Formats: sequence, structure tokens, C-alpha cells
Amino acid sequence: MTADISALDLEEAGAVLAAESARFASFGWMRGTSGNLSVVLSRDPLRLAVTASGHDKGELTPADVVLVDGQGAAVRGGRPSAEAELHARVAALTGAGAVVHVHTVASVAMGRREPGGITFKDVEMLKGVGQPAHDVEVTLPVIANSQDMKVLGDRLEEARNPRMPAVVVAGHGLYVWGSDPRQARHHTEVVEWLLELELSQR
Ligand SMILES: CSCCC(=O)C(=O)COP(=O)(O)O
Ligand SMILES: [Zn+2]
Repeated sequence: MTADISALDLEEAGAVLAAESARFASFGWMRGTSGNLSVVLSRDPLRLAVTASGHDKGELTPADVVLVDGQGAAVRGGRPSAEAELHARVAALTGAGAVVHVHTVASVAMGRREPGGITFKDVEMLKGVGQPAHDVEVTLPVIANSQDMKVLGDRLEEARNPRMPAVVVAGHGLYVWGSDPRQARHHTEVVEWLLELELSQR
């Protein structure tokens, strides 16, 4: 049943995702149609608004969004992101209300350099993901890429660090989540900042 989700709710979610997407695209993090975003619209049953597949993520309109179920399958709208199933898995696993996926150079470069995970320490910016700035090491997991979203979801579930709301997918990009689109955006900007810092120093 999805009677609790009106077309207006979906379009409102689309407007939010289009704005967030335009912001990330302006940073160069969603080049060449890459990346995708989602927001949870209901928990039981799980329903998410996910960006439509293959669009220029800097040019989305509120209509370029698809309602998907807990398996990432379309319930309403066109063709959802090819990674919609992973968004649904992250939302179910972590309780997040929004998920961001961006293709940043720093995440791919650092995933190559540190395939076992990227550790941060003694950086004020760690507070942006709810961690102390000093004396604590916080590791961002790196998981191997796959075209199978079930496999990727299993890898994410096994590797995820409850103290870091993000994972790097090797050779692919960055997944980040938060309680809502605004917090997911802040987490994304913080994690990407940390990755760029590490990349600049190694
Ligand atoms: C050049 S983007 C390759 C596909 C991808 O990794 C991605 O993030 C975008 O896929 P979508 O289906 O969400 O457009
Ligand atoms: Zn991708």
C-alpha cells in the first residue's frame, strides 16, 4: 500500500532532491550524469523517492524522481536510478532518512591508495560527522565495487562503521547518509573535505 504517499509528496521530494543535486553538481561531484540521491517517504512499508536514471544531475526538475520500494523497484514514475536498490538497503540498514551518492575524484583516488579503509584523526572537521576532533581514529570503510546492488549492499553491511555515515565504493564513488537531506548533505561535504585533505597530504 502506498496510499499514504501522494503525488504531491513525491513532487515535493523531487524538488528537494533536484536542489540538492544541483548543489552537488555545481561542485563537480556529479559529472556526466553520475551520482544519485534519495529521501525516505515512508518506513512501513519502506518507500523512497530516488532520482531518475541517466539524467544530468545538474539539470533535474521536481518530476525527475521515482517512487521505489524496499528493493529499489519502481512503484510510481519512470526508470529509477540503477543504484536505487542500494539506497533502499542503506536506508533500511542505518535508519537514514536520506542517502547521497556522488562520484568524486578524491573518493576514487583515496580508495585506490587505502583499499583497507581511510583513517582520519586530529581534524576539527570530524565533529561534522559527530566524532571528537582529537585522539580518536575514525575509519571510512572502502568496499569493492560490483554491478550487483545486492552484492554491494552485503559488502556495505559487513564493512560499515557506525561512527562514520559513509562508505567509499572502490573505483566508483562515495555513499553518504543522514537523518534527512540536509544532514546527508552536511555529512557528504564533511567526508569529501576529509578525503580531499588526505589526498592533498599523501
Ligand atoms: C556515468 S554514471 C554511471 C552510473 C553511475 O554510477 C551513477 O551513479 C549514475 O547512475 P543513475 O542510474 O543513477 O543515473
Ligand atoms: Zn554511481
